[in-house]
Amino acid sequence: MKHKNIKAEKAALRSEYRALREAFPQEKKKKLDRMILQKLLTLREYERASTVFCYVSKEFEVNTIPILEHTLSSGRRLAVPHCIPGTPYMDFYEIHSLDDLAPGSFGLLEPKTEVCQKVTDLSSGLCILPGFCFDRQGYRLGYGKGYYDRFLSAFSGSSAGICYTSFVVDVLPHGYFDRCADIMVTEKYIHRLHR
Ligand SMILES: Nc1nc2c(c(=O)[nH]1)N(C=O)[C@@H](CNc1ccc(C(=O)N[C@@H](CCC(=O)O)C(=O)O)cc1)CN2
Ligand SMILES: Nc1ncnc2c1ncn2[C@@H]1O[C@H](COP(=O)(O)OP(=O)(O)OP(=O)(O)O)[C@@H](O)[C@H]1O
Repeated sequence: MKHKNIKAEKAALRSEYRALREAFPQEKKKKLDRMILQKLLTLREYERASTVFCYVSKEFEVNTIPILEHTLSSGRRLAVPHCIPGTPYMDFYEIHSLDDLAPGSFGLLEPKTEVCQKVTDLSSGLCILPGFCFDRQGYRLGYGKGYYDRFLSAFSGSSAGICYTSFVVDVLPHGYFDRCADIMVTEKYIHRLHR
């Protein structure tokens, strides 16, 4: 097979799916976000997680705010990402309320590191993964900085990709460092990727 340039291929897919995401109708998005939330809450990995590692969504991503609120109100530990400036690494910090968030890197809401505790136990829990799109094996296409690939290589809990069904493709190009989701949750289904 001809050698493929994964980076270039991913960059092209990223701009294609970014545009699709930005054009996604608001009303439809709200409906699908609610359906994804309902499915996610039924996962035994969510049910049993003592810590939920979840990103704080931006406008065009699957809305995670209700997930954050549910985790907080259910008494589980909630950890949200903080990008370490100037590096491709992120840490997770425990927050007790959405008021513990403030604008940080890349226009994201991030934990206030002065008042929040860093989460160092990465041995269990459920990590919710963002992505422009995913493939059927659970590989994801993110912003291309490798934050999640690096984090997941140190994380021993379960991971769940959340995504609209129309953003799940057959096969994404993937390289050595790419980590796939253990579970895929869309508005239509929950898929466990057996490995
Ligand atoms: N909501 C959310 N939080 C997340 C992620 C994510 O995908 N979504 N991440 C997943 O890795 C990490 C952050 N990774 C990111 C990597 C690059 C860009 C980025 O290039 N964003 C802009 C530029 C914004 C700016 O600098 O003002 C862009 O879209 O062009 C954003 C986040 C951790 N937190
Ligand atoms: N553990 C690692 N050690 C060294 N380099 C890594 C590691 N994980 C990922 N990378 C590098 O980081 C970059 C990640 O690019 P990739 O296109 O896979 O990102 P992505 O998964 O789409 O985005 P993101 O994880 O930022 O949401 C690649 O150049 C990859 O080689």
